[in-house]
Amino acid sequence: MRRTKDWDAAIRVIEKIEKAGFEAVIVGGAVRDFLLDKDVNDVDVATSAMPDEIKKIFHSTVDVGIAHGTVLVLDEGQPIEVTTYRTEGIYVDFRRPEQVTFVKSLEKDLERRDFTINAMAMTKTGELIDLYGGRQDIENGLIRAVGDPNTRFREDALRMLRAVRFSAQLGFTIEKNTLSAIVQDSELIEFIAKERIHMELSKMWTAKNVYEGVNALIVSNLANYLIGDFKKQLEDWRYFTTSSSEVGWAYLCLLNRKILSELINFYKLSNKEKNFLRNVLNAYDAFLNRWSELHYFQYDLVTLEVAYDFAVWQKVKVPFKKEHIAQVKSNLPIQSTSQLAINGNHLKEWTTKKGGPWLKVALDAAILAVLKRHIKNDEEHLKEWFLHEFNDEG
Ligand SMILES: Nc1ccn([C@@H]2O[C@H](COP(=O)(O)OP(=O)(O)OP(=O)(O)O)[C@@H](O)[C@H]2O)c(=O)n1
Repeated sequence: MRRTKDWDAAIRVIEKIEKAGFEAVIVGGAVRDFLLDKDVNDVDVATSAMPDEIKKIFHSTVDVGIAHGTVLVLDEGQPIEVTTYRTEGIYVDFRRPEQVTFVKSLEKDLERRDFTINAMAMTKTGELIDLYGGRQDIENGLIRAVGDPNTRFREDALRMLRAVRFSAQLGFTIEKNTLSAIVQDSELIEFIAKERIHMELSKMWTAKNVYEGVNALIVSNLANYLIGDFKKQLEDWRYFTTSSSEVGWAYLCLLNRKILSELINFYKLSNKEKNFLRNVLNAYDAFLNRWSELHYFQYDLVTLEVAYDFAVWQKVKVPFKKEHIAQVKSNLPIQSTSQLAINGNHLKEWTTKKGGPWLKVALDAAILAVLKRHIKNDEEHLKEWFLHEFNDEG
């Protein structure tokens, strides 16, 4: 691992806490990612100090989750979350528990964590504290619950989906007993807030092995309590990779078009995700009838490429290679409305007509004429064209 700014800031935070007479270590995902030789960006610190004590040690802190023992320390340049050793509060229903119990030892804190790979700690000198065989499980590519899996999932049922997500991100297998416990407890996922489910699946879409995740949803029985047919075109997910979770949501929706509004509501898709989805759907439908210059102009490259890729999934005969899309798009005479040599003010100057909806109609017509290379994109030619086409009309 290259030493990241976050890691260095966490070490400085630990030094200060230790100087004040308390214990502090790096915990959770940061240690896992360190052992996986990944860059670590979110470095969490666990400590024996109580939140009040942390606030005395550092000048600049934010109470981000004081009831859960978490204080955000800002002193060291990078914000670092510092959490007092604690046990897990139980997610009884959709809400996070209001209170958790603070404990004295790191051992107890690690014991309540979800998976062995996430239940390790590291001291500031790099000594690994690994009480549950996390390092071995990383070597063997296994996601294994700490202690009794059912207990872990009943503390927080989202962990079942986290297991699925980690299997997609890391390409790891969910260990046998852990998987059986998920199958047994799968229905508990219904008690989890949809926003949390949304976050996990969003992480799954951008994972390296999306297929592993989708398959794990099926074998773990979790898919039965979610919306969407995850078995549909299961094998095709093997070739799916994206750096944007919106693309994953768009695929799930495209595969389940008959229940589109149910999906959107269930997973609480954001406006941005919905817009992207709507564009992909329209671009895909348009693709089936051949894209015109206007489509290449109207949709951004990602939208067009996703629509194209999905057409390939649907075994639609594609008349050109994917690279062609970027070529056509970059060769368009204009890339955006702002590049048109004229705007509404020009049109108003050239006519005695008052402003109104006709302005947009005329500008759209001008864009189309320029895109189709019927007119040059300069003021003179556009004026001539406009006076000929529009000025006489009512
Ligand atoms: N439902 C959860 C969520 C988190 N954790 C513990 O809290 C740590 C930090 O959680 P979080 O930041 O949500 O996830 P990471 O494991 O760091 O992974 P990522 O950053 O990839 O989400 C985890 O490593 C794990 O030890 C847990 O036990 N149960």
